[in-house]
Amino acid sequence: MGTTIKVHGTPLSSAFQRAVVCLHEKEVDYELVPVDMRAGAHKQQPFISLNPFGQVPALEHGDLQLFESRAISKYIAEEYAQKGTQLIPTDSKKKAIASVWMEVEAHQFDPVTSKLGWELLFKPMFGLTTDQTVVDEYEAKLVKVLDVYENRLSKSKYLGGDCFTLADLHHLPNLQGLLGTNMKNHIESRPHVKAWVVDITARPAWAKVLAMLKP
Ligand SMILES: N[C@@H](CCC(=O)N[C@@H](CS)C(=O)NCC(=O)O)C(=O)O
Repeated sequence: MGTTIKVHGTPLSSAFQRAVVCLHEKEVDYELVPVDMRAGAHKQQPFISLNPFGQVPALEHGDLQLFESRAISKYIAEEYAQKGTQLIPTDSKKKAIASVWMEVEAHQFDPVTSKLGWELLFKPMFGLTTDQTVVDEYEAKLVKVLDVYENRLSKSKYLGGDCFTLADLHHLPNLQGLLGTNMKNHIESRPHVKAWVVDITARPAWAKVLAMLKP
């Protein structure tokens, strides 16, 4: 029996979901340590000892403390390489291609979809007004990103290659968010993007994360 992994955060957080879906894919047990973000617990001790930037999630595994959801998922995928779904290719060239698409997610997809999620999902949830100018600007950026994805996915079943990898997994939270907005039209009008989204959002590991959001 190894030391239990602790994940600090809240299931409403997309970055928390990214870390936790990885644990489910690897079939690794963990303990959820709730962080009351409404009360500002993420900006105070003890949480800021785990992440000085005051953002969830953070992970503890024995002496190891991590933050940044993508660094957490990479650690889990490597630490538990022999368990559950293989999420990082072993061949160095295949691994490099998967890395490219992990970077694309972090630097092209996430900034655009996080902004749209804030305007279209979170602002209404918090009683704030959506800024349509921002939505229009970021919708145009989303269209450009999804055109690149449509081209990539017409040649490759998954972004990183023939198999599901972290490159796909990292997209799950923000893709799910887009599906809850009118931006879903941009997914549904692109057949390869649509098939990829249907496939990866149907994974049992993702269903377990969505179940955490049910009251
Ligand atoms: N790049 C970070 C982003 C983490 C992040 O933005 N977390 C949000 C919740 S999804 C948060 O804690 N927001 C509170 C804040 O920034 O003050 C990661 O992937 O872990």
